[in-house]
Amino acid sequence: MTETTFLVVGGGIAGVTCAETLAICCPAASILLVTESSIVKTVTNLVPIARYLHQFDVREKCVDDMSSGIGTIVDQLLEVNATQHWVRTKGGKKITYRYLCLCTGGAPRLFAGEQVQKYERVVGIRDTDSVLQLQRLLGNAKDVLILGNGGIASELAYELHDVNVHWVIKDNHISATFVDPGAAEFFQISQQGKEEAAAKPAPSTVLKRMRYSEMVPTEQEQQKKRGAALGPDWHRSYDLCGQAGGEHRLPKIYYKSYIDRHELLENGLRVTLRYEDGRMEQINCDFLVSATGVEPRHDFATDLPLTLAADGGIAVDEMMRTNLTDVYAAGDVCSANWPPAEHWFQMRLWTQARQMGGMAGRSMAAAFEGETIYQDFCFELFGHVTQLFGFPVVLMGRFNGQGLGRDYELLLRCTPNKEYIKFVLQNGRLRGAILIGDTDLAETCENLILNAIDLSPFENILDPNIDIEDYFD
Ligand SMILES: Cc1cc2nc3c(=O)[nH]c(=O)nc-3n(C[C@H](O)[C@H](O)[C@H](O)COP(=O)(O)OP(=O)(O)OC[C@H]3O[C@@H](n4cnc5c(N)ncnc54)[C@H](O)[C@@H]3O)c2cc1C
Ligand SMILES: NC(=O)C1=CN([C@@H]2O[C@H](COP(=O)(O)OP(=O)(O)OC[C@H]3O[C@@H](n4cnc5c(N)ncnc54)[C@H](OP(=O)(O)O)[C@@H]3O)[C@@H](O)[C@H]2O)C=CC1
Repeated sequence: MTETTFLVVGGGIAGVTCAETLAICCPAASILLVTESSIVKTVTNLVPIARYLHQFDVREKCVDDMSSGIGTIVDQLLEVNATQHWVRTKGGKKITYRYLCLCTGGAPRLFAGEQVQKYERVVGIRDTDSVLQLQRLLGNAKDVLILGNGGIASELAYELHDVNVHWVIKDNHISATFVDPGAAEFFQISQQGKEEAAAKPAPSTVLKRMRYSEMVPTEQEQQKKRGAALGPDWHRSYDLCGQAGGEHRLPKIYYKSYIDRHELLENGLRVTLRYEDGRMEQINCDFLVSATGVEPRHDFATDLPLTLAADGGIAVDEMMRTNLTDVYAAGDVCSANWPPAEHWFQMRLWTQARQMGGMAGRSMAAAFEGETIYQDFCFELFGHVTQLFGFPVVLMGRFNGQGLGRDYELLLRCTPNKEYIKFVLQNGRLRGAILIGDTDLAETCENLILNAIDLSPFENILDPNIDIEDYFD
């Protein structure tokens, strides 16, 4: 029987951050990290780009390289007995704990669930194994179908080489979970033959102020700007080449379409799409990537039922506590079940896995020491730093007008192939921002959002000749 004060389960960003936070807060206490894989993820190159917004890289390392104050066991959690404070693992270990944090992450939520789970030709991307499966399938592929319009689809659609990519999306613009139609168009223009752009005269900057209803481009506008995609560098370590040979192809995008039915062929899949207007279309492909979101993963038994949120995540309060005494949760496995701050909402990202893991660690340490703490300020404002289509992207607050209904207006500044800046204003206050390119506006936007400064007097705040920071520094 192993005993520990703090037990953390899961070697992803949330679990590792939680364990490392505990090692800082309670260096004399016993801390044990149990994870099913001998590879754990850790944060490196943490760089603040605003007071509460950080850019960082995620690195994989061997679990044995965890810092000395943290014990590690490579094993799978099978059972939690919250009443008696012990867990049991697949390897037959029984571990008693004082405080437990569940950081068991998520799994790909496949488009047809269990039905396609066993299909070798339907891939969900989560970890290294799934990418290696993708690589294997790519080896003989000429046609790949990507389903979904979020982070993974946006990355894959562009990164896949020498293969015909069929990108099936429900929306009328690409990357809808991250950007608005304007930014989608900015990305597509930037990707349509880089050499074309070089031959053109220097692009002029466009300044626009629009009411909500004006911001969605017409179908025709959208259709004529076919093209594509993108991505950041989680693929750097994988060669994602198909067998279609030849140059990098732009994906064929099927806007406002759904998979109506699918059938396994001898060496591929036949997919029948249904468009919003009722039209149907068939696509034969070698395999399908279901980039259709994350399912929180908690495939272990508990003696008492864990309260789950509507999305299947373990419900946690602002201190990352679950409904079970001394049991916490953080990262993709959990769902924020506290009244969210005005400018924050949950999105399953490294960014939030790190913030939640740190919050859980501080909260468990405070409980152990009998201290009272408050929620970290990072939960006051949604912030996310990433790369899309080869551009640095910062998303802040309600960057797509999330939850603002229709009474907001947009300020846009766009210089093709250079920058796309969108301010979401409600009653003259900045409520969200999309910053694409090297805009250096993250800290200014953070201040404007958090301080709710009335911007109505500043009609031309996005005029490139005006240094916004001078206004407000
Ligand atoms: C392809 C891809 C690209 C992404 N790109 C980005 C990006 O660019 N930026 C960004 O912010 N986010 C990105 N994300 C999202 C990000 O990866 C997740 O939000 C984040 O990693 C979640 O961290 P986590 O620690 O909660 O979960 P995970 O990273 O899933 O870690 C969970 C850990 O728990 C372990 N585990 C699970 N069950 C058990 C068990 N029963 N017993 C023991 N161990 C167990 C798992 O093995 C794993 O080690 C991406 C996700 C994917 C799939
Ligand atoms: N650069 C980054 O920051 C990246 C972040 N990630 C994160 O990793 C996680 C996994 O990424 P991903 O899988 O792309 O998840 P996302 O949540 O980003 O995107 C899922 C997409 O699939 C769509 N979808 C869901 N179900 C279906 C369906 N049955 N048929 C068609 N479309 C469907 C969703 O549409 P709808 O929203 O309308 O339901 C959404 O467009 C996410 O949390 C994501 O944020 C991943 C890659 C890069």
